[in-house]
Amino acid sequence: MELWGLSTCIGTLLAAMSNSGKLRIGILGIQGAFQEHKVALLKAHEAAKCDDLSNWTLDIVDVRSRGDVTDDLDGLILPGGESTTMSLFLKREGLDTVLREWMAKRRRVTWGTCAGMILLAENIEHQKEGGQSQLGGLHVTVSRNYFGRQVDSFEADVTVSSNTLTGSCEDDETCRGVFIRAPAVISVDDPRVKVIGSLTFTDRQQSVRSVIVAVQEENILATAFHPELTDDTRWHRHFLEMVKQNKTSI
Ligand SMILES: NC(=O)CC[C@H](N)C(=O)O
Repeated sequence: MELWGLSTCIGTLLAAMSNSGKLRIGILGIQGAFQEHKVALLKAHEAAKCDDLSNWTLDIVDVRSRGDVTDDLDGLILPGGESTTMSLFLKREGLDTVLREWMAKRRRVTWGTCAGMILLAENIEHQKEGGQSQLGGLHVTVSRNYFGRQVDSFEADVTVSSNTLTGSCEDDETCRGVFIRAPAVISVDDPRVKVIGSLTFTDRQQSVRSVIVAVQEENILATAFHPELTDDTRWHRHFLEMVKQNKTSI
């Protein structure tokens, strides 16, 4: 009886231990909206103070050189900005190889927003002349600048699949999407890719169309829009939950 009590106690302790600790998140800090992601992560973490995520402390680091991609990094955000500039920088600094290795190891959690989505895509349509290198890993084809030029940037509601964002109910729901010279996913090239966000819009020919703007393939999350530029922290919360789950399942 006593032994049973002891093992129950140890079991509870181990469960509690594996459900707390530190989440170390790296944000590629070369250019673009990296600072906004940092603020949104802190807000999402703060808002989660009543539940399990609050047992985890958050440690956010800028990733700018190979030395920043340490083994204790649990998650990575590739922000919006300009994918061609980012890929040139990644290549020049040898960060592309290091990040690919880091992503492959234990399938680390990575989130690309806008330019970040382009960097993660295995196939890019309308690449920069001469091509642009990418990190890859996400089996989709994206069309760069799908909605047009900078002046064609807009805000619209995105339909988010049910049960994607924490606290969501069974029905699909919406989030506000900020689209700045944004890409879109024009084909899903692997059955592991889940479509989690789509946008209905009117194209230049006045036809109403629906296009994929958010996907998840195992531990890779990609959004064509910028949640970090809104007050809605549900996407950051979703990302942190992915990181936490990955860490506790190792
Ligand atoms: N807001 C953005 O991240 C724009 C991305 C841009 N279209 C690119 O090619 O990188």
